[in-house]
Amino acid sequence: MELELPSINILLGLLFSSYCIILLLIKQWKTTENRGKLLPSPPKLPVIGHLHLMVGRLPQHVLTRAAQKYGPVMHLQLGEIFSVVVSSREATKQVMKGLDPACADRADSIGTKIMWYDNKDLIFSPYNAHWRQMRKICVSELLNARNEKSFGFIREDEMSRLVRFLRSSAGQAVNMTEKITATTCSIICRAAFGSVVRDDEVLIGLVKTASGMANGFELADLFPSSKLLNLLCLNKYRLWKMRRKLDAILEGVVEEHKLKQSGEFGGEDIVDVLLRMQKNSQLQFPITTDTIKGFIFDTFAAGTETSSTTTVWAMAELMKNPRVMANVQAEVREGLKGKKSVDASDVQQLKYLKSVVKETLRLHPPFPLIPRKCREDIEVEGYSIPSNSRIVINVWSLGRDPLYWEEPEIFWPERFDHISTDYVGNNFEFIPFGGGRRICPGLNLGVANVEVPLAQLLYHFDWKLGEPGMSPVHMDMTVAKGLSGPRKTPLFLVPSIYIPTQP
Ligand code: HEM
Repeated sequence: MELELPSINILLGLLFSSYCIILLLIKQWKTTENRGKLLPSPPKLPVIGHLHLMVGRLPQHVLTRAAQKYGPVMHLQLGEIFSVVVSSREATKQVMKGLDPACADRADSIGTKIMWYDNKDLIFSPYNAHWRQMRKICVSELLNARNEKSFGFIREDEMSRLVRFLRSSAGQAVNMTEKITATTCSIICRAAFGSVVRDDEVLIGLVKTASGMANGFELADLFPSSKLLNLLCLNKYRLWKMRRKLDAILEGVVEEHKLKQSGEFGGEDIVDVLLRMQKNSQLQFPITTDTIKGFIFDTFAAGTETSSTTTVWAMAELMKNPRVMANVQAEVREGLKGKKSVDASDVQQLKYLKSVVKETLRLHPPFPLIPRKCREDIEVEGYSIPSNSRIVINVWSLGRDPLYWEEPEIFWPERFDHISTDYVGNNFEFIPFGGGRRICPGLNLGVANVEVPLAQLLYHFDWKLGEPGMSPVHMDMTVAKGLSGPRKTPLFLVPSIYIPTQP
């Protein structure tokens, strides 16, 4: 019997498909053989994956609860994005130490690309030669010992302004969230721009909105292959509007600095340094004006919300825990007695105050989730993770895990008396400043901007809650949405002036 032409085509088609299927099966078999354990994961929905789990709740809470069920290395499919959430000390150590630099990339987003000048800044730069150059400039030229000293003078000046204001407001309820944020903002502005910028409130607003929109949860971020969603992403247009506003402010700052160096106390401010570096022809990558603007926005974004949120949380926890408040005030008042001014070196011997700040950062890390991306296939705790996966390190749950902390929900600074935990990223259950190559370069400045203002607030004033009749146990400690985990409600407190007893 002769086969007709269509039958031959069908037969050939069948043979070809079988060949392809066999090839695919062999490939899959080989990959599974080379792969480690399969990543655990909650049940997911078609197309959106696990996105529904994140709706309306704080991501750090959702991820902590899921990790309790599915383990400390867990896969989440966020739209098209393959993500892995890491929540144990051992897994974090692997990601930040053993697998550094494979995990030193940042996950970018439409928000970071627009607001941080195509990721030409430092925070969102991919891990590459440009990042290395920027990081070197940041550590050796911007946040060096000389500049930290001049930042100290600025801090002292701004704090005496705040203390004067609080003295004049004694007996009245003051919105401490607002006051502490404004003071930290002025310190950072003067350090970065040489003066308090006229538009600092606009800048604070832009940082808040931009960081909220830069978390990679825009539809265009979650479904990058969809041109339609990219086009329909209305927030993209909102972001561009914000970028134009930001650009106008930063352009003004850069132009002013081109005309006149404006660092205070004999130093250069951060813009002066970057403009000087721009003239350096030896650099591998010329510094463009966009790089300068991106870095200024980094400094403002990373330096203000983080320290002010921590100081506000510290004051709130102290109000809620009168025993700790009494202890820390006794130490501060003894240690700073007779001092005309207070700076970072003065608070070094205040061990209990330092533990109060650590305990605050354990419970309220300003970056509850650290976003990274792996640039190659990696294995964490025996699980295979494909390259380009988004890695989310859950700092919040590490700080509250009963495996590492006794009574983790209790604000108990004494826990740091007997353990040598510090900030430099070697204790992977406590990483408020991150770890590995991308650890926060502003660590010293950030800690000083919390410890010194806190010491002064505790030295000069006694404090009562702003709402008459409210008891500390009933204080609202709810966390608001936002990158730095701020308090949901502003902290209103009533200062009364402390007059030191004469020796
Ligand atoms: C309480 C204060 C602060 C906290 C808790 C904090 C925390 C962090 C964290 C968790 C990271 C990510 C680290 C990682 O990926 O492992 C980071 C990065 C960064 N921080 Fe901070 N920070 C603070 C203050 C500051 C200050 C004052 C500055 C500078 C003025 C600063 C500048 C930066 C920069 C530029 C990066 C990006 C570094 C890179 O990707 O290479 N931070 N910070």
